[in-house]
Amino acid sequence: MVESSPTARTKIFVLEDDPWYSQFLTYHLSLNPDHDVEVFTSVEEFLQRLPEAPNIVTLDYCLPEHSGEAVLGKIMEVSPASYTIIVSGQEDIGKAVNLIKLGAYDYVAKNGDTKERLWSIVEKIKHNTSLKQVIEELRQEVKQKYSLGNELVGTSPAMQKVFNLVEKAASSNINVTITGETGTGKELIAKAVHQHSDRAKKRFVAVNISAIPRELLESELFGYEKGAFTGAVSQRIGKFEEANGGILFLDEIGEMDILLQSKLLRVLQEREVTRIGSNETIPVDVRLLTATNKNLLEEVRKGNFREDLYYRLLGIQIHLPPLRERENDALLIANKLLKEFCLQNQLPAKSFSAEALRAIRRYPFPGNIRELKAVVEMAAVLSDKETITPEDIHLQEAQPIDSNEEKTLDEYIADIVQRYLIRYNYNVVHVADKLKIGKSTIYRMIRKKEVTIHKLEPTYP
Ligand SMILES: Nc1ncnc2c1ncn2[C@@H]1O[C@H](COP(=O)(O)OP(=O)(O)OP(=O)(O)O)[C@@H](O)[C@H]1O
Repeated sequence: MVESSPTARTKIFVLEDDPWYSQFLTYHLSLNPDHDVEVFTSVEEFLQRLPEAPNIVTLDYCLPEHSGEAVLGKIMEVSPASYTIIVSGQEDIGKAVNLIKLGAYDYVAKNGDTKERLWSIVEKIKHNTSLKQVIEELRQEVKQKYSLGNELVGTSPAMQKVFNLVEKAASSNINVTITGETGTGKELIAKAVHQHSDRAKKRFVAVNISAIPRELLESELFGYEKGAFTGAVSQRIGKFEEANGGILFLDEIGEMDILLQSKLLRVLQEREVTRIGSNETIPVDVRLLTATNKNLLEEVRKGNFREDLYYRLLGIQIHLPPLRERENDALLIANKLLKEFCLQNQLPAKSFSAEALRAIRRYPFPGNIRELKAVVEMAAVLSDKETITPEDIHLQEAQPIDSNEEKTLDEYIADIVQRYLIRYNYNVVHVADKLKIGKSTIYRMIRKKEVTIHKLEPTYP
């Protein structure tokens, strides 16, 4: 827990040309031994020292040859975090109030109450400042310790190590290799490195090597000129050029064809690409992040992955532990995913019962967070109460609901009914019983072709 230091010192600059009044203010403000008070009788001297950023300035409104507005403007420009208290004569209160509108914090009039009023304003400022400081420190602490960006959650020591590495990776410019089982969040980590790096304002381009047919991958990465091959009806830039200045994330790099690996290595060495069908080289400044769930060194030994490319890509290695090694992170992530899913699908806010959480904690999640996500989404749709109980938690059964595909609630329900129909051999009565819904609901869905059955004759009640 962060605590603000009760003995933090407060630097106060007093700008006052009247010698008696400056002594008077200094004396009272110095009664607190934690105050460092300095008096300035000349504006020039005060402005010279202003970059030291005093916490508080008391500003005499009537200074010879300088308007209060001008000095206040300088304070706000040079030391915007300083609090300015206007000290004005009784007759100038209207002007002092105007200065408050311009950005001064408060004012005190030179009268019998000056001491008390000044004291209470200073105490109020100190209180506000320490609160702000505590909030800021807490914010930083939570940001650093428990999440990276909005998406990555984890308090387990294993994930703390990962977050530390992400920070190191973000503050350097070298390549990063991310390893871990499927669904552990490798792409999310790559995005976090991007978001926290000095390339955050430039593009993050992700390519999943295994999702692109071998023969298309080269043109996808390096681009092509019009007429370069049959079907190249117009020029197209590749992912390297698209990511220029930013980050290119190559997911499942272990799946890359050995021939293309040589071309990739050349691009990394030369820092330039040549589009297919062109002789012109185009310089590219791309930071490369790669991910794999294979043991790349093993692939090198087997001759499936080029050793020189392996070392070229390696850089900082971030290994994502499987969910089962992250202590209570599964519960934190489940809660977060549930909240998000209900919000996105206009479902009433739901929460897990203690028993449901226990069931989640016990299960090893071989599909990691992707599987957890599917379990949570299914539970959210299945439960008709606000509290999700173990009966709603279907482990080992949930199939990921494709997050890119936008579905209505009815479509999600149809998905689930369809899965149950398949699992229970199209026995409608049994499925209705299992899902605790009426048989007629399922028959209606069949009639409306929201779900299909193959074993029943098409004559429905
Ligand atoms: N720490 C986390 N907190 C919350 N959600 C997470 C976390 N890590 C991953 N996820 C979510 O889990 C899902 C899978 O993550 P991601 O696609 O990054 O995994 P991956 O390791 O790249 O998978 P694959 O090996 O299949 O490519 C995504 O929906 C992602 O948003």
